[in-house]
Amino acid sequence: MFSLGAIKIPTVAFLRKQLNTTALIEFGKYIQKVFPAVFSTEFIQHEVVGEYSYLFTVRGSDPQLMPYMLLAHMDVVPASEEGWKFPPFSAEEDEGYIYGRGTLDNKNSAIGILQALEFLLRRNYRPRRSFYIGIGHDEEVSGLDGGKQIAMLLQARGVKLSFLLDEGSGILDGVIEGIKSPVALIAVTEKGSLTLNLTVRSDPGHSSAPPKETSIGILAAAVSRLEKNPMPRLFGYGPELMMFEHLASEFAFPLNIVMKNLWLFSPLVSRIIERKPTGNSMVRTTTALTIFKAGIKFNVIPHLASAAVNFRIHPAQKVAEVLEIVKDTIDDDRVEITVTEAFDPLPISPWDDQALGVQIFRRTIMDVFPHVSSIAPGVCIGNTDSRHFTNLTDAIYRFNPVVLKADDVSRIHGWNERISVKDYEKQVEFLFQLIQNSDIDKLPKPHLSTHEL
Ligand SMILES: CCCCCCCC/C=C\CCCCCCCC(=O)N[C@@H](CC(C)C)C(=O)O
Ligand SMILES: [Zn+2]
Ligand SMILES: [Zn+2]
Repeated sequence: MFSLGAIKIPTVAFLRKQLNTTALIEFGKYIQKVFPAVFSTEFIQHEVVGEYSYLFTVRGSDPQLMPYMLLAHMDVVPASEEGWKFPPFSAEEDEGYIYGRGTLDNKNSAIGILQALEFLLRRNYRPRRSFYIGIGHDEEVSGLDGGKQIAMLLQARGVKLSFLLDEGSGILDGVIEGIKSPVALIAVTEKGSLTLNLTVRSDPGHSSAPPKETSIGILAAAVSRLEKNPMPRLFGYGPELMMFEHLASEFAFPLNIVMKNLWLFSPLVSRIIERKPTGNSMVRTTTALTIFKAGIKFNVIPHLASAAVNFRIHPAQKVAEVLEIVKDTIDDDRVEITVTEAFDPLPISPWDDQALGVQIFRRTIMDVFPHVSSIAPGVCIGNTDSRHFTNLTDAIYRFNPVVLKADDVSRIHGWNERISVKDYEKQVEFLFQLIQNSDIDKLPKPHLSTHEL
């Protein structure tokens, strides 16, 4: 059963230096109380990193086996009191669901991992393969003080990982149009990100005698041009090609033929997929206007107008290319463009018969979710703490073992975030199995089944 107390602790991250530190400390105390075996077992070391994050080192019995890592975070995005069926930190249960901020993102993983380990320890289990558990405290505001510090600590200790598993994708049931059965998407990369600040300055003055153009008008026109001119379609140039090829047999005729021949049909397919926001995020670098500020009084022409625009960069593009397109699209020297943050899409993790992590996930998914009809490589459309771990392994995977239905995706960071009791139990079962399945020292034989790889 989900430790409901974890959801009740409002570990909200507003900005990098604006965290609810009281709640973060309480969360640390809470996990010590509810997972006594994890905190007292002789072969498990726990450390607090960056003041609030946790790093667990679980020493396996066979030091020859290269360790792996499970990553999650305890912080959550803010939640308004309105719009929710139940208050976001009440952990209310209703018709088999637990409601609350963090139930999908990402206390389900943080608590789920520790719960699975606690169960194993109570059965006197000791793993053969060592592993690390990282529970970050600031993922929602960059991960620089939590996840990144854990990565740097491990790097300083010379640790190399055989694979790493974080949040960022899931088992999609009815999310991809045309696919009826649930499919597990394990993200092998995540999109890059670029945030720009746009500023326009013009002479202030009385609203009774306005100039032809004001800072607000100039800026509004610039951001509107960005919105009306989406970034180029790149569908088929990144790992989403692999994803749809793997999923081809899930589509009914004639779409299955279309998906098997994306070299020919990708222009057509991308025009269909891009109609929905999640589909559009697979097709191109997305453009999101997120902040717009100007003016202080109805009869004062403001001197300054500013806006923030956030781009999520398609795996086949780089920051520099996006920036060039933005400048060409705005095409107005009065708009000052400054980069607030930028990073390229993450490297693509291996997806082949030699990829230990993939084989272990595949086997565990088939054990725990037998109704899943395909397992395919995907792309994480947001960013995760795992991006700070690229110096420790090239095998980074993003997959939350939870079934997401069409309306669940918008609950993440939205209203009425919830997880069913059954789905949470499945998540713990997955992690319980995964830890044991990771003890193999060589790859399992290819499985004869209809599951895709
Ligand atoms: C053809 C359609 C495929 C659609 C796939 C959609 C799958 C959606 C499934 C899960 C959504 C996962 C959301 C990704 C996690 C993002 C976590 C997050 O919000 N991170 C922040 C980090 C930032 C550095 C503060 C972010 O803004 O990305
Ligand atoms: Zn998250
Ligand atoms: Zn999040």
